[in-house]
Amino acid sequence: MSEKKGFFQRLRERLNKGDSVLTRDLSELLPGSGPPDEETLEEIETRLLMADVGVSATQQIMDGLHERLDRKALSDREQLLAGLEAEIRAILDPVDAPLEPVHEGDGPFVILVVGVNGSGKTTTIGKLARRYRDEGRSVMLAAGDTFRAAAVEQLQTWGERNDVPVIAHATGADSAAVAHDAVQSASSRGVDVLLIDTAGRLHTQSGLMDELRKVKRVITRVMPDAPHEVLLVLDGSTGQNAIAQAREFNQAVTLTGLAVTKLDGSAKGGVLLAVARELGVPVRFIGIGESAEDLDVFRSEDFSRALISSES
Ligand SMILES: Nc1nc2c(ncn2[C@@H]2O[C@H](COP(=O)(O)OP(=O)(O)OP(=O)(O)O)[C@@H](O)[C@H]2O)c(=O)[nH]1
Repeated sequence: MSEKKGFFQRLRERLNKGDSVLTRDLSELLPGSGPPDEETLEEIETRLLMADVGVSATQQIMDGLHERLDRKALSDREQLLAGLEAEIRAILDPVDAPLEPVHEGDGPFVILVVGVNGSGKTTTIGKLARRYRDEGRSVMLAAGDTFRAAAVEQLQTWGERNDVPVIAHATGADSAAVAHDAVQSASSRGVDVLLIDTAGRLHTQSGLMDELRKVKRVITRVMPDAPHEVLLVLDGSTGQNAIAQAREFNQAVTLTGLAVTKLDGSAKGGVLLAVARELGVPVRFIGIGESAEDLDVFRSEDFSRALISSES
């Protein structure tokens, strides 16, 4: 419970740098009492767009606010903020679906981790491995990013330090072969959770997207109900480009979950609303920094509150 509170506090401080673009100075704009005027609503709309919420989610929120105004449910600043939060939650609640790494059958729960270069895949895998290990599960990693020697080393070093086995082949090896060996090895060793890293690729590189399809196919061949999770790691600071990335990856390998990282940087937290509205894929985790405790389960209620909170 105390850890949850700690994360929420940091989320609020780091999201939009503790100075929410949505609520900053809004109180000055609002009349002391009475409902918001058109100018105020337009300002909120502009701020939603500036916070990367995207056109269609912004439209949905504004329609909701106008509807509240019509039925006289926006009579003061508190009601306006509460209304805004409720409209945000209406978009985020449907993608609040935590990942439980267990499945019906035998063998490991297999998580295939995909994403563009530098989105934070390898770091996220390390953080997840630690989380699952701390929960008492046995974990194995597969260094499927065979393009970058440094990526393999990064995972191996991490595995050694944390006493987690890592399956790796030489640089340049077939990443589908790594995935194949890893699933077999994790099954025979009775591992609970297998996390498979993949090479970063641009969603526009069709050859590499084909390779990713192959990795997934090979996993399924070894273990018919796997992968149990296809997790896309998205860099939250890439704004609307994140949507385009997610669409392409979804088309290639059917995503089952998202981890949105770097929400502490220049990212505008609103990107989660755009992603939720456009894709409807569950947001499993959010990252707000480089250390292990900076990755946590996505909770719609906390996130919505942090997003419009003007306190730090
Ligand atoms: N500020 C911040 N940095 C992060 C977060 N998550 C990851 N990073 C940093 O982002 C950088 C890239 O992370 P990696 O995990 O190496 O990214 P990757 O997707 O594996 O990259 P490739 O191996 O090139 O595909 C590293 O410096 C991480 O420390 C986060 O939530 N916040």
